[in-house]
Amino acid sequence: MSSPTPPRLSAAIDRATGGTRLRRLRQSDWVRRLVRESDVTPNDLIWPIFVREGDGDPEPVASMPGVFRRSVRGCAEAASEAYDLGIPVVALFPFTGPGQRDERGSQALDPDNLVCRAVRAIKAAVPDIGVLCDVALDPYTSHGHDGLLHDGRILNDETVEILCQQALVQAEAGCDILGPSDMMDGRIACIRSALDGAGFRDRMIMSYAAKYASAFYGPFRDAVGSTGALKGDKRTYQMDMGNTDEALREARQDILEGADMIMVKPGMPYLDILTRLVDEFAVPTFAYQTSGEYSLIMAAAQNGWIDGERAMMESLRSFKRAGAAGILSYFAPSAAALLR
Ligand SMILES: NCc1[nH]cc(CCC(=O)O)c1CC(=O)O
Ligand SMILES: [Mg+2]
Repeated sequence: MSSPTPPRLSAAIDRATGGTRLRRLRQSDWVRRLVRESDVTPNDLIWPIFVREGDGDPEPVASMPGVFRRSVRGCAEAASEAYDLGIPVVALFPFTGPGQRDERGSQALDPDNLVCRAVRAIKAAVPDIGVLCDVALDPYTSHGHDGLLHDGRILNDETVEILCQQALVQAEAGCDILGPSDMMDGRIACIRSALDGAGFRDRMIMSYAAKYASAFYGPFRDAVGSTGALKGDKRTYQMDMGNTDEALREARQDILEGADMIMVKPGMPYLDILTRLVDEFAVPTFAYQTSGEYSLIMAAAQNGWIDGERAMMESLRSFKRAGAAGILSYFAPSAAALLR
């Protein structure tokens, strides 16, 4: 097919663009791949997994299509699946019913709690995968808060003291990366020195440095059994969504206190924060694509309103483009499978 004669405008367009037609580099798949500035690989993914008591099949989480609560053994199987897919890390979150919760979240310090048993099972089955554990009390407290509640207030320093013990219990079980997700002040320094003091100098800390009080955690609280439990909201410790300078102050503190990696949460509505932290600190910075972000894509896909696979990949790529070192995402196994 011969090209049509150039319209009169062509010379003017060439003058205006200096002759560089930007569409030239979009004309085929191979050249688009060649000039792509950022991409996602399975190496970028951390897969959050929910663990529950008992045996048997994975149990679906109603508000998160395709996500399950797994037995301890099921978690080890999931970790082995993750390993085969090239996913470097799994993150563990326990489902705890009202019967296993109390005012002080005592279960957090039980070396045989669900998370610790799951860590041991994973490490025994798949020694070469990384395991990340949340450090926070919310799966274990009767009021659903991340810290100790006293007279309607969340106590900071008293909570930090318990978080240090929780981190030690998890490290003892074999957890590689401690992920304090509580937003108490000063917890990174205290956890670092507790770990070092107990001989866990090599264990890493990925701090939830800029974690916002968000509506996008809704399905997660359902998944871990906190929905009915949570009294009030978390706005006295999680960040206000209007703030971005404050995220720099939070991240700076955590880095100075010894965080090896930092995280922004939620993900998609906070890409501006992610980019600011990456530009400012140049430390490995992760995004948490939260339960709500996952479920809104899944719900639209199930209704046929959106191409679920493409939306999934586009959302993950957006984090990389914004500068993320990696992404915690419930899409991890499906995305990794697609990327192979
Ligand atoms: N410390 C709790 C914690 N750790 C991870 C998430 C949310 C994860 C998600 O929504 O996928 C939450 C919820 C909360 O702060 O209430
Ligand atoms: Mg802080």
